[in-house]
Amino acid sequence: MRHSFQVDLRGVVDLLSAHLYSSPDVYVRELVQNAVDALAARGPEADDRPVVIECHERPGGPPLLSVEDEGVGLTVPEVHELLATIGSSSKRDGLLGPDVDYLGRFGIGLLSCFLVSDDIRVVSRSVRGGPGVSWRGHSDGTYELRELADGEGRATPGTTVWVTARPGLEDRLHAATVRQLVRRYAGLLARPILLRTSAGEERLAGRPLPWAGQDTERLLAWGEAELGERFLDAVPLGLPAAGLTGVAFVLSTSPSPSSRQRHRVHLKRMLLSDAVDGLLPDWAFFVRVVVDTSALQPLASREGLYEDATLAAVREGLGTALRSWLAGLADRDPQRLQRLVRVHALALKALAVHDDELLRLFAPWLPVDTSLGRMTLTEVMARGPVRYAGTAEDFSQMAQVATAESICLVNAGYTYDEELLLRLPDVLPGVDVERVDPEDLAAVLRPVIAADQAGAAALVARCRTVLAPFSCDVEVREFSPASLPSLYTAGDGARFARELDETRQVADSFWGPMLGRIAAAQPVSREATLVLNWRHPVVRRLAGQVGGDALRTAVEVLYLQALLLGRHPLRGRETTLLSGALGRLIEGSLHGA
Ligand SMILES: Nc1ncnc2c1ncn2[C@@H]1O[C@H](COP(=O)(O)OP(=O)(O)OP(=O)(O)O)[C@@H](O)[C@H]1O
Repeated sequence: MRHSFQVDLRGVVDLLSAHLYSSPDVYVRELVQNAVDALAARGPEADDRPVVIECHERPGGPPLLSVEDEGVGLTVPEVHELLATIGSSSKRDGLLGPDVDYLGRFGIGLLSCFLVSDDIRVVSRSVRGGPGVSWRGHSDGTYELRELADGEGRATPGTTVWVTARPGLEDRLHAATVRQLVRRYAGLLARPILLRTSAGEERLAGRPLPWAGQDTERLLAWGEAELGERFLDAVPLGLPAAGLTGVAFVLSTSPSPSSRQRHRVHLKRMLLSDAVDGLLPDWAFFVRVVVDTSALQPLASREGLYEDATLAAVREGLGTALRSWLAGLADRDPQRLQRLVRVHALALKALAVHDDELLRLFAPWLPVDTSLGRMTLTEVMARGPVRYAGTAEDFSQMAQVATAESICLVNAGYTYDEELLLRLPDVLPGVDVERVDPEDLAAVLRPVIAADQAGAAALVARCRTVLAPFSCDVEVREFSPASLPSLYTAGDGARFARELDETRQVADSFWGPMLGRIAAAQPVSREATLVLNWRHPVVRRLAGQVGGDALRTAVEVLYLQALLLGRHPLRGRETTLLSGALGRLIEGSLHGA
């Protein structure tokens, strides 16, 4: 024998209230939705009929709310089948009227009334004839159904739903709350809603979409009033294939790229949620949208969107729309674009990395850090080839000299900067981009003049002996500032060797031997160089008649000073060197005193 599942209504209501809906307030949405669907099913004759909501505040009794429509209504068998069966919906099966675009489909919406009430009454008369019907459902899972006698209940087709507030939740049914909830959930509906309270009758909804045909300033004012935030720009959106219209607001402050914007989505003009995630591509984290669409499917909770191919297509369509708006802005309103680039540089860089067209458009405005201060790429390109340091450490090593030499060096140590710079020649023909490493910097420093070369070469030879134990080469060049006597440059290999050395000195017995083996496997690196500045008087003096001990002390101090200026931590051997050299310096000065 076959049996049917039995459903414990109390359990279902608990499930809805605890897990499906985030708030009991959704009952207003579900009731309005059912009324609108019933009116839609009735066809053109009901086009101008409103939904009527009435708040009945009864002294001494719990507040009562009624929602009334002149829609298709229900017959007695339909009430048995639809109202008394959880999950049964006339809209999904086309029973209520085929070819109508309904808001509901799951057959559970009415149950949400049990979130605020223990007692729901539905009085209906079907447009298809037959007697009127009264159905009374209780939150314990029981219901009563009664055929109405002639003259009882509604005289004309339609439905009225009565909801009595549950003790403790009276405020959810008070006029002020109901007004606010109707505005929130159903404020954009094309069909008017009449709200009757003890204060009188008020017409809500029934207007064109607030963003239709508005200029930017009005959209911005509306966005500020609705979302409580002043935006940088407002972009009208339209995807006819998805029945989507709306507006994208550009945030006036930069959000974290990992943060997700929460979008306000209306489905067929009824609010789905104002915290919908995943409607835009990830890169569009700098906009917040308000849209209305007819093509997307809600989750059963109606608080999120069902992830399907349509949603993926909408996401892509909105991404394309935003991109082409950005592209158009460059021509239309460069000043606005500049403001936008300033606030959202990181997002735009993330975009431009994968998009040649955007890179071509934005490159001129993209801001970068350089040795001469913050500049746009246009300013950098105007100075000749674009030279950049690939890491923040390289930049900090070279910035001092680059600044003094008026070399514009870009710090590409930030996310996306190097990738963008390397792609510049692809989109802007004629632009040269070159990475500069600290060791290359030595090459762009000027060689000493011919007359001084012999003296400089002799000094180099003597200094190399002093610094040989530190795997550091020596060169003599001329560079600015003249007050900087020496410069330590090191490529990646030399830097790695330094770090390894340093770690070995602090590593315990477990790691020590392993680090030793790694060090042994590294070829001896000569990438590190101490560049002495021929313009500095001390360096010149060292090239003269200087005794071996004095020269050693001076070169050691110059080496240590260059390391510290380049922010390289001193290794164990260098710390010993520091105390030794300082000690000798002090002794020497006391001796002379
Ligand atoms: N005001 C109304 N007039 C006519 N029929 C109604 C009305 N309210 C509810 N019904 C009928 O009761 C059924 C169940 O309603 P319910 O709100 O539970 O689900 P639904 O609207 O079909 O789907 P959803 O769960 O997505 O809202 C509806 O499909 C509809 O046939």
